[in-house]
Amino acid sequence: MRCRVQSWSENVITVENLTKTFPGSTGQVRALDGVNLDVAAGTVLGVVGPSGAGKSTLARCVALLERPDSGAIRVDGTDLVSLGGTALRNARRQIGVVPQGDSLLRQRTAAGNVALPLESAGVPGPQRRTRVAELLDLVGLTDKAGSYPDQLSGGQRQRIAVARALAASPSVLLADEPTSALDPETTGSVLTVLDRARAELGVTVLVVTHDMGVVRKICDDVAVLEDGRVVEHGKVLDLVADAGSRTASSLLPAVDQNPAAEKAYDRVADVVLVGFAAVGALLPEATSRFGVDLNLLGGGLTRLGETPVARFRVGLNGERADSALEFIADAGGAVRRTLTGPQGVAA
Ligand SMILES: Nc1ncnc2c1ncn2[C@@H]1O[C@H](COP(=O)(O)OP(=O)(O)OP(=O)(O)O)[C@@H](O)[C@H]1O
Repeated sequence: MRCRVQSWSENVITVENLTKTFPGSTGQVRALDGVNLDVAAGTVLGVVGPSGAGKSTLARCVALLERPDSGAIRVDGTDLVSLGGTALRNARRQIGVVPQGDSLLRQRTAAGNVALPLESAGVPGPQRRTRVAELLDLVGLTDKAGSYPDQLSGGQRQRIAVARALAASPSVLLADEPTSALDPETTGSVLTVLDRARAELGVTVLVVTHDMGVVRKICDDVAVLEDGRVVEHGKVLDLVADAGSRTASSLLPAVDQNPAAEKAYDRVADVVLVGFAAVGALLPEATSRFGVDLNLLGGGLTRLGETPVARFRVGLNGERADSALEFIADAGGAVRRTLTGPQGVAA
């Protein structure tokens, strides 16, 4: 399991009924349309959805870089929308932002970029240097302190942008498409840094992405936006157990249809198993306990973060096939029958 630094129940970010419209060429564009969202302390939330769904607008509203038309955005319990002046500036320090695209100052070194928010906050030189060194260590770029952005790779620049966003010790980190335009290996190094920020600093992370691979690797929770609305929101490991969810269809191994093979079985079901114990032991145990013949007809194994997850299409023969499926469901597997066979097993 991933390290949770703070309590699960405490929500660091609460978004209530958020709406935001922009003037468009053919009328008002409703970028956010009654968005509600909770982000628990010390977790990583992935905000996903098609282009134009409102992901960046949501992130920008949470950082109050954009003012919503209505609704509340509570960060650590304070409604940012109601604040102004000094109170808003102070509240904003709780939110570190990794903007979309290349955001480093070209004329400053990596260390100089990381130091910027500390200079703005008036942190004295010696403390600033200590903090910058800590952050460069966190993102694995101590040896690049004196390099200029043009001397760094795209992934290294993004890691410096993350270090800069963390400089003022925020409780929330917002990252807008931090891995777009990066190759898979470089993407991995940026995601590792976001994961370390959560695990080692206890920061709550909201990451906007079009890449479900980001959700697969580091997100505890996911919110799917479409046309400015949240159409799916929850823990990734809960949503994958729901066969009808978008998250399951994006993250689980596909199951090929093979009606000819399935005809040979009394029962056919799709089974989702989450965690080492379930993936390793549940199907063999069901087989031996109920004396059924159980075969894997499709699907496969994957990993979500550190957790192994399987989706298999299984075929069962035997008098107690239904009991075996019930046993798997009772033990925590998500079971969805796809066919009731004609071979005389009671439904
Ligand atoms: N400053 C703006 N002025 C006018 N319209 C805007 C502005 N910002 C966003 N929009 C519109 O609001 C809608 C949501 O945009 P947003 O950038 O939040 O979506 P997104 O999901 O982040 O898309 P992408 O994945 O392409 O970045 C889109 O129709 C967009 O054109």
